Amino acid sequence: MAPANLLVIGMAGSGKTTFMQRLNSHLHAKKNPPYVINLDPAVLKVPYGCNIDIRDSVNYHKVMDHYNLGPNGAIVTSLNLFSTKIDQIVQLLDKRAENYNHVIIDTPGQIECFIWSASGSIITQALASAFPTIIVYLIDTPRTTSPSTFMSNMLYACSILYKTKLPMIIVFNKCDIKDYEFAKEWMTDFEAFQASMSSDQHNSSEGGDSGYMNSLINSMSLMLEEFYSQLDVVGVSSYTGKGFDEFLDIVDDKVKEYNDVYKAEQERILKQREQDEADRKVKNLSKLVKDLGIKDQNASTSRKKEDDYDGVNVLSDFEDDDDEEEEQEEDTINAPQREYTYEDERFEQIKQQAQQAKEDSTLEKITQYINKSN
Ligand SMILES: Nc1nc2c(ncn2[C@@H]2O[C@H](COP(=O)(O)OP(=O)(O)OP(=O)(O)O)[C@@H](O)[C@H]2O)c(=O)[nH]1
Repeated sequence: MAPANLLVIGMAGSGKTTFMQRLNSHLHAKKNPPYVINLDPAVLKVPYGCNIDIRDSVNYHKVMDHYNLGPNGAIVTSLNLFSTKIDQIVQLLDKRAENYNHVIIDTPGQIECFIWSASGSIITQALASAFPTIIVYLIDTPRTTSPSTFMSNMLYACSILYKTKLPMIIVFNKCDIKDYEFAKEWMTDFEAFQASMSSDQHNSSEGGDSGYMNSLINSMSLMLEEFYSQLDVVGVSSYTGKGFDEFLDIVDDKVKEYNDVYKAEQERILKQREQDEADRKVKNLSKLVKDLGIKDQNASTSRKKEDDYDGVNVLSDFEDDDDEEEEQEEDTINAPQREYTYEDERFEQIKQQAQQAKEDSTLEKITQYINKSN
């Protein structure tokens, strides 16, 4: 069975590294060691053993110096450089697939550098097209007790879900300091969330959120109801190890969900892309044949059959006709000037006859007009 890829994503300081360390030791204790990847090029120390570390391939400080970049630009550039080798990583994971049930991947603390960058998408898609891939979105529970911070975090998670289109688990970390029951309630009971909002406003009436902010958060919480229904939520403590068994059970469910829903969708997208590519090639080929002036026997017979039919089948029939007209117009513009094949004398004669015919018809018209007006 292909191993589950767990992409650990979270705001800076949410505890990704500590979570990775705990998950690693938890799986080791269960005699089910994971394959570990670090994708954070800026991290100074990784407190767990890595099978693949981006820092072995890219030197973050040299990238900063060499390209004259700031910290975030250097993270994005390092990821760009690393993503050029992603096919090799996938091959490597494929080779090791039989030995592991989980591949756990740490990402840079600056979420936007990973999620909204081209390299982040390339890495995520490459993994997701080969293995069941799950987004683990980590939240710093003690810092999410205010309704507005909670809402901002949820909106971020929502945007990541719709960007990656992969199964997601919301993990409330640091539950040894603050239990995550309040968050669970807010996600299932809209009225409880509203009550917390108004009490929060009441308690901080001097420096609290503005009325506009409150009404915005209220409408957003209604909008997010649909999003909450698709989520699996778990509370853990990376310090004590609480909640990790439950987390692993949810991972198993999500792998099933990936195989049933996401894989089918991925395959459909892939098929559609292949079909579009094949159509494009056929179109280009027929254009080339036309440009070279080669008569396509089949095409002309089928065109004749089509011409016999007066009706219009599909919208593309109109488009084709328009294209042909345009092409014909182009042809007259670009066509070389014809050389006269008549002898000069015969040509002069025809010209005179044409002129005479023109004059005659004008004379006749004037005579008719005068007769009428009389
Ligand atoms: N009490 C408690 N503290 C935690 C827990 N997990 C992490 N921390 C603390 O939270 C702080 C940040 O943890 P890190 O693991 O470095 O967070 P990070 O998300 O990797 O940070 P960046 O890589 O800088 O984004 C550290 O001081 C940790 O000791 C937890 O479960 N409980």
